[in-house]
Amino acid sequence: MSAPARRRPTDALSDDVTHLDADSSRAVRRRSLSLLGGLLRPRARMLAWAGLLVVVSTAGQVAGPLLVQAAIDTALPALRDGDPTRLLVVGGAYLLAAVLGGICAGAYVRAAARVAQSVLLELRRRVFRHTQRLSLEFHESYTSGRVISRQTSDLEALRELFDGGLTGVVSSLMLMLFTAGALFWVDWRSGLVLAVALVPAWLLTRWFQRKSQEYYREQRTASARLIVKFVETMTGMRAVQAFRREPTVEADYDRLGEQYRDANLRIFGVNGRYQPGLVLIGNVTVAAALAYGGWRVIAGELDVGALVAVLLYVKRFFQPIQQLGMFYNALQSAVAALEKVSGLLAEEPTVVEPADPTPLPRARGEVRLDHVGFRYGEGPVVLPDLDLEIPAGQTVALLGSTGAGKSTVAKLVTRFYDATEGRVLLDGVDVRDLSGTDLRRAVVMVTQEAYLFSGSVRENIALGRPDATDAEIEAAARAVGVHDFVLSLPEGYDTDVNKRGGRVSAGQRQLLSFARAFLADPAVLVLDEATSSLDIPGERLVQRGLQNLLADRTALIIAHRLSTVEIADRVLVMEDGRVVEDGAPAELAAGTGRFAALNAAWQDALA
Ligand SMILES: Nc1ncnc2c1ncn2[C@@H]1O[C@H](COP(=O)(O)OP(=O)(O)OP(=O)(O)O)[C@@H](O)[C@H]1O
Repeated sequence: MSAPARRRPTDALSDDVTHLDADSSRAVRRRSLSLLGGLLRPRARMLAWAGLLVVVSTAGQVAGPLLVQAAIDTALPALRDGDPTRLLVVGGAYLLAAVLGGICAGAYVRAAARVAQSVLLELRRRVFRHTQRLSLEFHESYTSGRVISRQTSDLEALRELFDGGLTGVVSSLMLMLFTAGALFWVDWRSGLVLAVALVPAWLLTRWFQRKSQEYYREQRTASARLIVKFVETMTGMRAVQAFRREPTVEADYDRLGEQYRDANLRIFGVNGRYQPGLVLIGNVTVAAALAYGGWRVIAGELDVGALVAVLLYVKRFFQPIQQLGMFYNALQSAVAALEKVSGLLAEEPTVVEPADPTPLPRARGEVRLDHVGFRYGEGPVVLPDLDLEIPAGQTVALLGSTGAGKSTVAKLVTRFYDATEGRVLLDGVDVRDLSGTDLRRAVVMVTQEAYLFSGSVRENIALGRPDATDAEIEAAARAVGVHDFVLSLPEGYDTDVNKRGGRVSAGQRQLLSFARAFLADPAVLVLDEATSSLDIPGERLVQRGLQNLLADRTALIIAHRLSTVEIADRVLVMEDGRVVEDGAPAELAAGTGRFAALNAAWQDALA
């Protein structure tokens, strides 16, 4: 099977870019629209119902001035002639239009909200699921703060649009359309006055659109940066406090906060010019329509009722534009958010499952790196050409200076990344041809941080094999020597690891993650040993746990302790992505290479 074309993650994102060229801008818009279309399509019926309701409610509202015209020009003269029926009919119709318009407007708001909320729920789910599905390559380059801001502030902007804005935009547009139609119907000459006024209103709106689009992109980027900084500082609080980074971090945060404020101020700046500009155009148009219409009334070309209707329509026409201007902000913010969310959803996992996997129900655990070359994305070559064979059941300690490529080898064997060149084989099968289930069953990675999820100790161990019985969980804990510790916790296996009393030390955390791996019972274990030093009894405990965990499975350990190297069958020393020493620990220790030097230093430290 050929490897899929490698692609930098975040290609699909125009994340920190506020000025896009025309083509990218169009592509981003197309991507957002297709996402929106995909979300709305299954809700087409509900949407059509909302559309019908908004049409009826707008018709009800627009009928008002026409009925006023009828009242002034025909019903009142008829009443003067002693016939009240016309006025009663017109009055009744006015009341009916108002009541119907009101009821439909209410129903429209509810229907639109139902559609909007279900779209938002779906989007929220998609963002979460998709982010989980993406490969480690993505998560290592797309900071968690950015993912968080997609899930929080961007979806919030969409919620704001849907909750208020969008319903308003649709009904406002509809109202303008109907009002203009009615105006032309009552008196087309006044309609032309309105048409002329639309030219400056259009130009002003275009200007506003362009400016605010740019400023809203800036605002969203600034807000994402602020969140990233916050999350980064909070998650790295230990490092911040340990290295007295508070003043620098504070200064950075202040600067980002100020950038966010400035971005918001710029938005208010364009708003502050757009809104009064529209009010001015609206008022001048009403004055022009009054002057022109009044003159024609005097000339006997226009009825008074018609003039009243014309003025009411012209005035009403500009009201929704102002409203539109306001909604336009929410729209801009939401469009920018949708662009980012759709960018995230367009990201594809770089490590893909094979369409037709080779089954491997029970792996023996033979690992082979067949002339593996690797680089992160377009970065420098990390592993030039690694050829390595690890027979089933062998315990290999991986040593080497920092940046030598040890973790990279671990990430390739566990298939968190795919090799750029060559193949990684498990029992002779390319790991790219294995299903995710078979691969994860066969190869388990225990990481340095030994992450514990909120929940009980039992649940945390059971992550290794969710269908395990309580007895099996306890047996795993016993095997790695953490059972007695768990029993000493306030609620034993039911203790919540994040609650008071459930706090565990680094060594205990390691042991719990060993129990988790033991329960999973993989053929190959990849272990990044914790660098944090433990006290001697703690280290001995972890070492004993590790020995039981290793049993007769294949193990690749990024070793940081002499005691670990001592239990290994084989030591590999790496330098610049190459294996420079390879042999049994005793054999290498007797030589003159790097391991011999390191071993001597370790022995001295213990003496
Ligand atoms: N996600 C990544 N993206 C880009 N480059 C990376 C990434 N992870 C590691 N590298 C680079 O790859 C090289 C090898 O890194 P690796 O983490 O494998 O080293 P290591 O031997 O495990 O080091 P350490 O003992 O410090 O963990 C380094 O030069 C590092 O800068």
